Amino acid sequence: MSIELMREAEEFIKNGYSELGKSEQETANRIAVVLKMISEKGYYTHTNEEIDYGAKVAWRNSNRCIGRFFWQTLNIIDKRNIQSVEEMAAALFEHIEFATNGGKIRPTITVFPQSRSNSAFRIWNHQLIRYAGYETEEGVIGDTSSIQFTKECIKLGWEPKYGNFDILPLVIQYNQEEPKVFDIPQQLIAEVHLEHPEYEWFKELALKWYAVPLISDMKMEIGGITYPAAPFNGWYMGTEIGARNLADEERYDQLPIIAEMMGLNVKSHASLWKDRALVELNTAVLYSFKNQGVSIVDHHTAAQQFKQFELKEKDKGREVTGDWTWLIPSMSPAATHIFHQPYKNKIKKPNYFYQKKPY
Ligand code: HEM
Ligand SMILES: N/C(=N/c1cccc(CO[C@@H]2CCNC2)c1)c1cccs1
Repeated sequence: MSIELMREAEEFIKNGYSELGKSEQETANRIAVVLKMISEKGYYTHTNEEIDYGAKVAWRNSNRCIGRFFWQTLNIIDKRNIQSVEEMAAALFEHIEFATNGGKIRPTITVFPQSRSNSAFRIWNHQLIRYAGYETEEGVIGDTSSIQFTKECIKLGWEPKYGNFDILPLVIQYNQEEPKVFDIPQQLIAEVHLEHPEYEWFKELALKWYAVPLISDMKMEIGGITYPAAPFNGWYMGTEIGARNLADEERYDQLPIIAEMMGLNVKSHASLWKDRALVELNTAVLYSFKNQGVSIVDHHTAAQQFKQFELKEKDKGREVTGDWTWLIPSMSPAATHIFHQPYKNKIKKPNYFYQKKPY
């Protein structure tokens, strides 16, 4: 309903132009142009500056993100002019290469065309780079989180390899057309092989993880306009890989084997064998990423950076909102300040949101 769009647009321009230090006159002029366009066409187009500011503030408003200290350093790649899924695939390869940057990861977002009443581009992947998951009679292979999407890829003609670390293809759809499948050139994929600073046997586990976490299934909302394809990346916090992806029983379930190799008493919970195995797996993750020159942050440093973010926001007169249940790290949460203070989970816009799955 364009009344709602007009309200959101006016609020975004007012807040944004004032934060950007623009004059009342320039703000009023822009609002008039935007409202006129909405009344004539039912939508409006953001300027480059509005997109840049909107994407950064959407990150600043992401209540579940512990990494928000760096919100102003977001790199924006404007691909609102692409016209085919093939162009989109090429742009996604560019994003992966630019963001990876030889390991010195650059937080980046690529903005694809805004949704219109009759058209939208969608990326089916949850993350651009992710491992396949397979359910077989003998049990699960690979990343169980990917089982459903892997099935879709196979339905669309992708050749399964039934390995534990098979990189999935890109699946891109225009409107209701048949989605297209694109293999990512393997030279674009940076991965870190896991080793431990003391345990020589750790590398025998043949564990690895991809370098760049690149969320591609959320929509970005700015001033009432929706961008259904706006993939963004940061760098990993070590616990995401070491305390969840490789540790969860229903994911790669590595704690029992690590504890066995460490000679721990896995028969008694009270030996805290799971906790000891967790510490060493997370030590290996942080050590390997650093050793192989790939950006990563430990959860203590990340919490400290988040504290700086809180102080800076207060200094700017903005209240910091957050989702405590996600902000606390999945390992030693009470060893960070976050655990010991409350956060209001008030939803501010611009922001990133979940959207209906396209499959
Ligand atoms: C620069 C390094 C960054 C780090 C270390 C970081 C860290 C994290 C972590 C650990 C989570 C929780 C993920 C989970 O528990 O599964 C998270 C959530 C989130 N982050 Fe960040 N982040 C970073 C950059 C970014 C960027 C660049 C954006 C967007 C422009 C962003 C937007 C979000 C959003 C929207 C969520 C919530 C996702 C959901 O609700 O599923 N983050 N972040
Ligand atoms: N380090 C990161 N971690 C995540 C950030 C957002 C989402 C996720 C994955 O969320 C999944 C859905 C719920 N937990 C896993 C991971 C980043 C990804 C993109 C920019 S930073």
